[in-house]
Amino acid sequence: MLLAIDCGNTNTVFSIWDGETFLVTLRTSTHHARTADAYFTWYSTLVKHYGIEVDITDVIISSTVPRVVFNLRVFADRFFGCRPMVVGKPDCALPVAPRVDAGTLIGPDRLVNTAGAYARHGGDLIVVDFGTATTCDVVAEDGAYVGGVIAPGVNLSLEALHMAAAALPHVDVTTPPRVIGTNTVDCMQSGVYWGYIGLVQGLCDKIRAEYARPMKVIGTGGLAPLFAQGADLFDEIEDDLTMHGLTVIHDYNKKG
Ligand SMILES: Nc1ncnc2c1ncn2[C@@H]1O[C@H](COP(=O)(O)OP(=O)(O)OP(=O)(O)O)[C@@H](O)[C@H]1O
Ligand SMILES: CC(C)(CO)[C@@H](O)C(=O)NCCC(=O)O
Ligand SMILES: [K+]
Repeated sequence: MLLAIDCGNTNTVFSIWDGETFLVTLRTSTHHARTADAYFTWYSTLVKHYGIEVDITDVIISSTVPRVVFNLRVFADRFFGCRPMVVGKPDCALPVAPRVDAGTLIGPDRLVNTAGAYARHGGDLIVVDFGTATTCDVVAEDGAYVGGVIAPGVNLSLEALHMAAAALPHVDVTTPPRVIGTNTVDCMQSGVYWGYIGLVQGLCDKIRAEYARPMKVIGTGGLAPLFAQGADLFDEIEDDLTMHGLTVIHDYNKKG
């Protein structure tokens, strides 16, 4: 069975794939110093809690944080006796090669989203991922990643306001009651909520105009449903897109 690991700058997600469905999904915060033994203690406790008994034979890792890969490799080797596939490394091929400027190191999460979205929807897509950063990935007709957009993430923007302005509190992202806030918290939430809806809508319109072909927009990341409530941003929302992409890339490499 496959253990797929998606390590973002904020959160690390483990999911067990039995070939047809994800049996369980486990989430922890990302720490570069977490050891292989610490991963296993956390993993085995939760797997036991959920009553899951599986034999992990394969591990695939996508990590936007290069420093965590070492300990995750040790984890895979020590506890499952396997050499993990690491997206972005030369021994892990992509179904379709990206077309970007020479020397660009594209975030593995974006390559994985591209592979997952293409497998489900075919090409001519914009994938919008609300993670630590808010990214758009453009998937060409043939499934290649051909570029995109990196904007600050929603929570990062709220945190930046709080950090930089003495009078602004820490607030969570949510749908504000009105656009015109009548207190500080509502004003901040409005700025971020409606601001990001405008940002995503504006970017998608401009991408479509530049790309000059009809495109479908796929939303992913934990905050996609929240933003979808406020506007018609996405054709589809898929909370498991990155995980799905990991299974696609794993399959592709297994089949040679
Ligand atoms: N209604 C909500 N309000 C606030 N936060 C939310 C809400 N729904 C989901 N989230 C948060 O959104 C985040 C989405 O997780 P996701 O994996 O998409 O990105 P991330 O973990 O923040 O970023 P990265 O993948 O870059 O580490 C989670 O941290 C989750 O706590
Ligand atoms: C943009 C993020 C932080 C989004 O997770 C990640 O994909 C990343 O670190 N990318 C590297 C640069 C790039 O994708 O072009
Ligand atoms: K993510």
